[in-house]
Amino acid sequence: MTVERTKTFVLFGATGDLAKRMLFPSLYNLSCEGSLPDGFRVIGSGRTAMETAEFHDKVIEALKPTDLYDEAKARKFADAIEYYALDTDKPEEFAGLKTMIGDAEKDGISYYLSTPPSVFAPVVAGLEAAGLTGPHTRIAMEKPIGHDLESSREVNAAVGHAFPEDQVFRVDHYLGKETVQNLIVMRFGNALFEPVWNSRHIEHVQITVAETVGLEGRVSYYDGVGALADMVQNHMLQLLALVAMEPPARYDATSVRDEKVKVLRALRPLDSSTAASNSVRGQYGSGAIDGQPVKSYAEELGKPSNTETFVAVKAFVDNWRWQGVPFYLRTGKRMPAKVSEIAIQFRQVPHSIFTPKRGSLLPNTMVVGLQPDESIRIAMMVKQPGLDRGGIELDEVSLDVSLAAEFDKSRRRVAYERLLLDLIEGDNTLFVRRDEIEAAWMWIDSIHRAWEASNLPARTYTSGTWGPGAAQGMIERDGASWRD
Ligand SMILES: NC(=O)C1=CN([C@@H]2O[C@H](COP(=O)(O)OP(=O)(O)OC[C@H]3O[C@@H](n4cnc5c(N)ncnc54)[C@H](OP(=O)(O)O)[C@@H]3O)[C@@H](O)[C@H]2O)C=CC1
Ligand SMILES: O=C1O[C@H](COP(=O)(O)O)[C@@H](O)[C@H](O)[C@H]1O
Repeated sequence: MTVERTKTFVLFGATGDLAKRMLFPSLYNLSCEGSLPDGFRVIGSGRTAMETAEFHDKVIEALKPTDLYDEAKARKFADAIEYYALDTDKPEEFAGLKTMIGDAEKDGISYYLSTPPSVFAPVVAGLEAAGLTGPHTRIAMEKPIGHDLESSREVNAAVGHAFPEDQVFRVDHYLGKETVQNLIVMRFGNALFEPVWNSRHIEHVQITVAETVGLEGRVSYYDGVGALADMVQNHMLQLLALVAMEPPARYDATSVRDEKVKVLRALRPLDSSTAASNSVRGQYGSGAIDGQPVKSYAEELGKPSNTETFVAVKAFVDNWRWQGVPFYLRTGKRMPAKVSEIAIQFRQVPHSIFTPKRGSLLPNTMVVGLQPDESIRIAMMVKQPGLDRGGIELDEVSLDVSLAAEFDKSRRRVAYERLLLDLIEGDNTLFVRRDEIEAAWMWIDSIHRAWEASNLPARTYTSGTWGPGAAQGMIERDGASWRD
């Protein structure tokens, strides 16, 4: 029988950016709340050789911005972390890691790969060769898993050689966000929405993930990858799958992921005849964000590039429920605001009985805000108060659920806290299964191929705007518009 809660946590990539910004702060928050198992042990591993004390100081620095920061608690947490320098180019170094780990496997080990993806397979091979894999171990991996279907299969096969699928936890941090989980509860915890959740009542769906940041020192990773692979392949397709999936029979890893993968497999591929009408690529030029001038992507990169920092795609899910309903996906860097939301645009009522004196009858919209506000808002029609002589006065008002206001939480939880705890506790419902990743890549590959075949350019957009004009054109041709 496998252990329920793993007591040892080994973080590869412990000297990296993600560990500093997200993983150590999240582990610290969990430890402050008493959520970690008794005797929980953290081993950090990076390639750089350094004294353990120096590593502890780095961890303390990483914890300072957290809401729960307390000098004594942070010191205690950091000082308990062991550090082991290991370079996967020197597989013999896994022997030292094994010595450090000792017989901890019997109480369960979670490995977390927060390294460049090229290091995933060598780490897994090193762990396997050192006898550090087994039924009480789990492995979590950051994105991206490969850069196309073929390479993702290679990574999955290498990992699968040492870890059966139920011990593999592919991270998509959007699934750790509160409102993303709330989407499941909203859809399947209320009787209200299911009857209208289909092409008969929904005209289109918009999913926007807009960022104000630019390259942020991730030049070597981002250039050549672009927004489609960086954001759509994972986060945005996971959101789409949650919106579009059929009701799972249970809230468990198999049922939920079985339904999501059906949606991903039903995505209609793009080809060279639809690439230009159903997708737009963009790259930010110079401009201003929050009143501050910012450089263009090419200036930040130091050379011209055809990589897209913005993408808009009109997607279709070819099944009975969603036939003919466009899912407009849009993501970009250097946009006017950091905002992620899903908007469900309902159809107009079949027949209007009103001849309004003022205002017009607008179709309902439901907006699920993921960030910065965690909210659910439904725009609906009401009558304006008054005697309404000469015709009724219509107005649109909003039914608002602000999760922050509703649940007076003293702090906003980092998405990684939830995911790390689920990994430690062995619940992979909020992690991505191998077939999901591969189905997503299959669709993304069709777009990359279509772009290549049709030579689709990355159109320049001014930083601080909502992307190239062509993205407006794409949706406006269908009689809709983006919610800016
Ligand atoms: N940073 C972010 O915001 C996000 C990152 N990710 C993903 O998370 C992962 C980590 O990203 P990030 O922290 O930014 O990357 P960094 O480049 O900042 O860190 C990489 C880490 O991997 C270690 N490493 C690199 N090569 C080797 C090797 N051959 N053997 C052993 N260790 C090695 C580095 O050690 P050392 O520094 O000591 O050389 C470092 O600890 C990537 O897969 C990335 O795509 C996903 C979403 C967001
Ligand atoms: O995975 C990634 O996500 C971030 C955006 O995450 P968010 O939680 O801040 O919305 C993005 O900046 C990065 O390019 C991408 O790799």
